Amino acid sequence: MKYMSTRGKVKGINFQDAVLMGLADDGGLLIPEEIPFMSINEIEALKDKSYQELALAIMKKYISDIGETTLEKIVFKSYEAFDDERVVPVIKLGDFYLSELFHGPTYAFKDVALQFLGNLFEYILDQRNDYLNIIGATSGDTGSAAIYGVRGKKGIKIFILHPKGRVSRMQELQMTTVLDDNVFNIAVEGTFDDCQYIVKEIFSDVEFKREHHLGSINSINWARVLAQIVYYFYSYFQTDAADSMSKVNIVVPTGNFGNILAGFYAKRMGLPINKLVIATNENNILYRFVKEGDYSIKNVVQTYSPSMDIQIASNFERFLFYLFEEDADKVRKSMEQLKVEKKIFFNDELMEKVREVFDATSTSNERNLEVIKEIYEKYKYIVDPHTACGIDAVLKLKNIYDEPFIAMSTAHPAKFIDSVVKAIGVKPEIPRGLRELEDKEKRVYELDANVNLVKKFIEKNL
Ligand SMILES: N[C@@H](CCOP(=O)(O)O)C(=O)O
Repeated sequence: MKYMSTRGKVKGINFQDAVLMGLADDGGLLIPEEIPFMSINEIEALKDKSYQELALAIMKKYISDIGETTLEKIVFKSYEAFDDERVVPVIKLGDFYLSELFHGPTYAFKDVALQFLGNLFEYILDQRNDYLNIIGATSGDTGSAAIYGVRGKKGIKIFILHPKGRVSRMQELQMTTVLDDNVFNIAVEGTFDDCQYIVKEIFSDVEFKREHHLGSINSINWARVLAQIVYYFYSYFQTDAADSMSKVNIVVPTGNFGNILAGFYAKRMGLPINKLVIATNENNILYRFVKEGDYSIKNVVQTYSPSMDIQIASNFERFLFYLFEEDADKVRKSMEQLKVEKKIFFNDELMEKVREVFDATSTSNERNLEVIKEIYEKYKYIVDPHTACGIDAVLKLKNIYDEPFIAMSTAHPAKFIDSVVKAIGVKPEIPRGLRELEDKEKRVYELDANVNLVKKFIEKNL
């Protein structure tokens, strides 16, 4: 499998180079040159595989420059630190399924891909006798998952930018209490969008990127999306729908569009998905897009689900590429339009195509807490505020569609204790990895939201 850029100037590169390149050198995002399609019989044959076996079966369709035995080792190693042997267990709450994606070391769905990416980087760098300086932006969960994915790995340094005061206390502590010499946490005066903008600007300086061997852990990096495709299949196989290989709807709490994009690839690969439902909070650009064709950037507001406090969803560009029938010029022009006019225009014909695949909901802050409460009172089960946005979508849509729903549960509620306590007056059980973080020594650097300042900081610490 070869990879190319959504903006058309980078083509024909292999998987390992795509992983190291992160953001494509023309400013676009790397995607596979084709999406492997599987017949329903082929998909059904994967049904009884373990998570790791399934990951191998799917990933090898996209990776032709790593031998199967090596890939198998990387995959198996990546899921050793999960606290459930199924990696992604699926439970049933009443009439819908909940896919628990938070059983990794930092208790969010990001671990599923970042444990894999950390091991992948280690393998590639070792083969090439090379080193890597990772730059990433986080609205809360990616940061710690990336740090845990690469801490202690030879030849890797990691610089993580988070918006100061806009992540939960637990998310902040998960990052800032990691004191390894190769870890640099930067609290930026601004929003996540500012952090992501800085990271993308730094990667767009191709000279700087090459000179300093910069790499990406955000879902800009194709390997992130690839590893996430697996749990759409695995979650589906754990539902009754898999008995007859019939369709399901899948709800995904979404900020940066990376998680749901993996679902889009799973659907294109043939997985029987009816609708992918984008569950947003009050930062609802993706909801406005699906419902009204309005893709215009507004100011970010702070919500109880901070990981989704995002307006500029970086993976939207990958979706645009397919929406525009693989026309890289149209993608480039639209991204240019977004930069200048802060919006992209979509005609009715395009929106019809969008709505064939996606539906969307938006959950207010107030409703978010209500959902946490409703679920707790009904099932004695505590969900985090991001998952609650997803469950709100299930509750709003389940009478409209015939197919059963799977909601992706993206984080452990203990990462958002304050909001959970506000909703139900009860503290969720704190898992071992999150206990006593407050008492630990912390290290964080503070910088203004300025590309050059961040570049200087990185150069000083290489
Ligand atoms: N919600 C994310 C934002 C970054 O998204 P990514 O999928 O591109 O890493 C976070 O928690 O940091």
